[in-house]
Amino acid sequence: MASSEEDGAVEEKENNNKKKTKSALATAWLTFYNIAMTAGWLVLAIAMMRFYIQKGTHKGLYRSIARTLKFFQTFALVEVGHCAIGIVRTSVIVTGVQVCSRIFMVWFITNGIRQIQNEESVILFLVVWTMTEITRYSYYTFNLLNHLPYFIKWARYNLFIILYPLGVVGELLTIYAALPFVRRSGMYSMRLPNKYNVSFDYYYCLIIVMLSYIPLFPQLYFHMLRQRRKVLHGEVIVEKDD
Ligand SMILES: CCCCCCCCCCCCC/C=C/C(=O)SCCNC(=O)CCNC(=O)[C@H](O)C(C)(C)COP(=O)(O)OP(=O)(O)OC[C@H]1O[C@@H](n2cnc3c(N)ncnc32)[C@H](O)[C@@H]1OP(=O)(O)O
Repeated sequence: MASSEEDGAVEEKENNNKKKTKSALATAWLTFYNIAMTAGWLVLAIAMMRFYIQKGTHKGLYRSIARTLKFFQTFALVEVGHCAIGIVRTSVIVTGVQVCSRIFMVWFITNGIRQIQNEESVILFLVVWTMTEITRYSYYTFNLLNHLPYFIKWARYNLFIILYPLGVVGELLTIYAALPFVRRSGMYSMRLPNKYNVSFDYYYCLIIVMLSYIPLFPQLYFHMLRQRRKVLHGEVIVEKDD
């Protein structure tokens, strides 16, 4: 009897040690990841300001930062992995929708359709994303280091109230501006007849994407409002599992 209790205690100790090593590794990775992402978005912010100060126009700004933007926004796919393996306590679905919609905006709208790259709406969502991400990743970094200044916490859970809807307006206006070019060029579309006997119209796909903001955006926004109540006002919130 005594020996089985001892065995149990040893096993529990080993499990605890494994968990500690795993969480130390996860913390180290997340700290590195968040510092790298904060730096990436800071570089983007500086590049945008420099471009505007030097040229005095937003025309050509997107092309000048396109590479860096594509790199850092695409790299954010790792965050879906963080949720899937459980090293951050966030829903895979919420993070997946957020990251995929951004990647879609970058690769399949702004990067794919040159004619819209100089639209003001592109600058609007770029500025909003940049402000959001500098705040968000620096929040995670300082939080992991247990030295979180209150103004960063405040900014993380207040700025989104304005920035989120503004970002959505910028994105929707950009997709709307893309519609005539997509219709005229037939890009990314497949017309019948073809050897696969499949038809796909990117123009209607974009209209569906725009409509999908109606059910999806409120869910992301209310998720953030719940997070805000939890973090700033200490409310206990019971989250549903994915
Ligand atoms: C294929 C085509 C698809 C098209 C679909 C179209 C439809 C799209 C509709 C939606 C449109 C959205 C458009 C988006 C626009 C913009 O982004 S505008 C800019 C403004 N945006 C924002 O303010 C939102 C920014 N995004 C987020 O905050 C996140 O992405 C989120 C997933 C929405 C919410 O984040 P979440 O992680 O759930 O909340 P937090 O409070 O920040 O964190 C919860 C806990 O997780 C920990 N954590 C998370 N990530 C990390 C990390 N990287 N490192 C360390 N820790 C992390 C965090 O600390 C919290 O932990 P606890 O404190 O222990 O709770």
